[in-house]
Amino acid sequence: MCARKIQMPREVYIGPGVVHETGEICSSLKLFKDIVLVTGNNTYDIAAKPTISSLEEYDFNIDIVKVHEASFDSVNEVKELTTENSTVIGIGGGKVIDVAKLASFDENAYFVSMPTAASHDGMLSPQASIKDSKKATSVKAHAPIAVIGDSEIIANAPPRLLSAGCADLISNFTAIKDWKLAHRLKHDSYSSSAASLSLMSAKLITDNAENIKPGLEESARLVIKSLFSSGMAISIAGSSRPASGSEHKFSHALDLINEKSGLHGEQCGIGTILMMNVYGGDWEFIRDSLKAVGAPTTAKELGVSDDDIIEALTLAHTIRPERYTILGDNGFSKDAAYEIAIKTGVI
Ligand SMILES: NC(=O)C1=CN([C@@H]2O[C@H](COP(=O)(O)OP(=O)(O)OC[C@H]3O[C@@H](n4cnc5c(N)ncnc54)[C@H](OP(=O)(O)O)[C@@H]3O)[C@@H](O)[C@H]2O)C=CC1
Ligand SMILES: O=C(CO)COP(=O)(O)O
Ligand SMILES: [Zn+2]
Repeated sequence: MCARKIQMPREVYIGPGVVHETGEICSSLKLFKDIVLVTGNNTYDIAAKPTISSLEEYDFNIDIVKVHEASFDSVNEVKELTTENSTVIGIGGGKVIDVAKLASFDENAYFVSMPTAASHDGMLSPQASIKDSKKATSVKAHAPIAVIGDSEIIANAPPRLLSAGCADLISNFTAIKDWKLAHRLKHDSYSSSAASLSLMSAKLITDNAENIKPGLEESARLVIKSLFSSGMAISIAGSSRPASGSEHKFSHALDLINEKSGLHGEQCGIGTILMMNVYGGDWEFIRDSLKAVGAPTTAKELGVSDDDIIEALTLAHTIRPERYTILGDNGFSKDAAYEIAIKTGVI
């Protein structure tokens, strides 16, 4: 078959208190009664507990797995409890959702995505970002059958998570530049509709940056919808290309150097300042937009050392070398990394 498959979620529910309707939603979709509920330490109390109560009202049987990292070990832990007659529900941030997504895909089970924060654009994409000790990979998985986003929970999440989601979207500006470059220089396949959707998602944030405030349901809705449309761009492209370029390579490199670095979106935001400078683009606009949404723009604000930034810059090209970006095959020299990081005020 030469047709390319584009996967989208069948149903998307978003609204305050929708978590309490999970049982009804899963029942109406006729999902399997054996639930594997994947969550994290913080999100268990906030979102998993009310979800469990709602599912129990509809006689679902529930196994619970708490995961702490998006690793293949965590995926295997979930797979041990999952069969093709299970429904896997991922309730939490991006790591939990990626683990639930890949485990359900591998076991041919249903997948329901329940984001608890507007911190990343993976909640409905069919890709899963999985990290192991020395590698960051984007693995093909599947789109959720349903997304259940409780806007009250999302709006009340720590403000840093909302800023990180905005920064993950702002990073689409350099991701698209890299994608176009790879298309021109390496003949990588390119989709102008996916690229447009990705850029529109980023622009929704920069156009409204001054009005995006933590704690406001309206802001949570705006950011979550932009994250959904960015995820749809990933679906159309069939890869994370429209939302992940050199700035994401920088962020993944930073994760490998310093396990206690910042949030994914925060790191990608700083990567976007740096890479936009390399492109000769308006990096000050990126920096100011990040500031406006409350995201960090310096190593100090991110909580990492200047040395970590330099090392991540010099290593970034080694992450997923098959994905061509402005970093080319050889990446930054140490001197060039210092120059760019100082010039942009990142260090
Ligand atoms: N597949 C894809 O297409 C994409 C994947 N990603 C991936 O997503 C991950 C980043 O996601 P991100 O969400 O930033 O990071 P995490 O999943 O690590 O979540 C960050 C923290 O926020 C906590 N949290 C989440 N929601 C709430 C809430 N409502 N209240 C209080 N705390 C909360 C989590 O708690 P807890 O301890 O409960 O987990 C966790 O400690 C990365 O691994 C990245 O690679 C990013 C973009 C796209
Ligand atoms: O984070 C992503 C988009 O925001 C995509 O993730 P990868 O960089 O892991 O492909
Ligand atoms: Zn990202």
